[in-house]
Amino acid sequence: LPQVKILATGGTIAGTASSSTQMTGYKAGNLGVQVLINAVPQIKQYAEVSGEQVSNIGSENMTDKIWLKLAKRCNELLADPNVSGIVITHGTDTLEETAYFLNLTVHSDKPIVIVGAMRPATAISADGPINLLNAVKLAADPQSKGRGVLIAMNDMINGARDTTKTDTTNVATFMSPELGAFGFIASGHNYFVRQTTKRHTSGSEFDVSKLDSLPRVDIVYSHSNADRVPIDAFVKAGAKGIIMAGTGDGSVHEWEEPGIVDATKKGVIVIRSSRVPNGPVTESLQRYADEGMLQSGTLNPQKSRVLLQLALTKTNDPKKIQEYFEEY
Ligand SMILES: NC(=O)C[C@H](N)C(=O)O
Repeated sequence: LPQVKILATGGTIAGTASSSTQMTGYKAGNLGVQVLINAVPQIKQYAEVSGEQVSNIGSENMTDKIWLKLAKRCNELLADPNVSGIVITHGTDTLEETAYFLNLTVHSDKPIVIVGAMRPATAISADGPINLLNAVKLAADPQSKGRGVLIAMNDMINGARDTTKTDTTNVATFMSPELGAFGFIASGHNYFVRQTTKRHTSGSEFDVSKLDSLPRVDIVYSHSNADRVPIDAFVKAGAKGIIMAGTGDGSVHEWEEPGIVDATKKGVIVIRSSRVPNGPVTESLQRYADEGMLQSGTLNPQKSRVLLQLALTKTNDPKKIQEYFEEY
């Protein structure tokens, strides 16, 4: 049987509530990895699994430190010829960010599958056990190789880059609304229908093996009446990059612009992304480029933050950083 390592980080999949009908307000990240594995004895038919506890937190509390620990551990484990693949159990709130971070920092073609749950382990019809079984089967499947980090939940197979959490509570939450899922799981089989054209995993140039921190990058959400106050505050706090979760096609409020101009003059990289879930952020107004802003293309604000953090570990050159946003 293929050897699959399960790295547990917490989340609702390891969450417990006081009754089987309690679906919100429970404690995420409460059960250990061995309890999760023991709850799904069927796993043993498909893979030889062993677990490691990396953290046990609600993923709203995810940190750069845990990301770095996870990436380093994945690289170590996948370098072992006996290991076929990795499953990471994770809370759903920031799952897409961790998935994209690992997509850019784990250098292996072997399958890496991230999985979570929307209902705590104690719930009636908990989705964790079936999601975990599917994730292990996907990580043990040679078809999953070379596709980058996969997100397996609710019988869907999604790619790390283009997938986002779309529903606060429904089990059908992870979607790639515009660019489409990679495949689906039905009747015990994995069906792949597409793959990304963007660089990832063994094709990625980002190396965190010698890092123990990442550059500070913050996100500013635009809205009616928005002004420069948060931009100035982030620059003062030491931000090396700012992602504008702009309106529409990455538009920013004219009252924010003087703050952006001052930030880019100080060498802070400012990227226009969008609070709108679909559609690319284009070059748009010439004025935005003149003010030093770059654009995120099809990456949402939280993933733009991940890429900019990694980009800034290599360069401060805006032209090179814009290229990264096209390639990754
Ligand atoms: N469904 C979940 O996992 C939500 C939880 N707050 C978490 O991200 O850890």
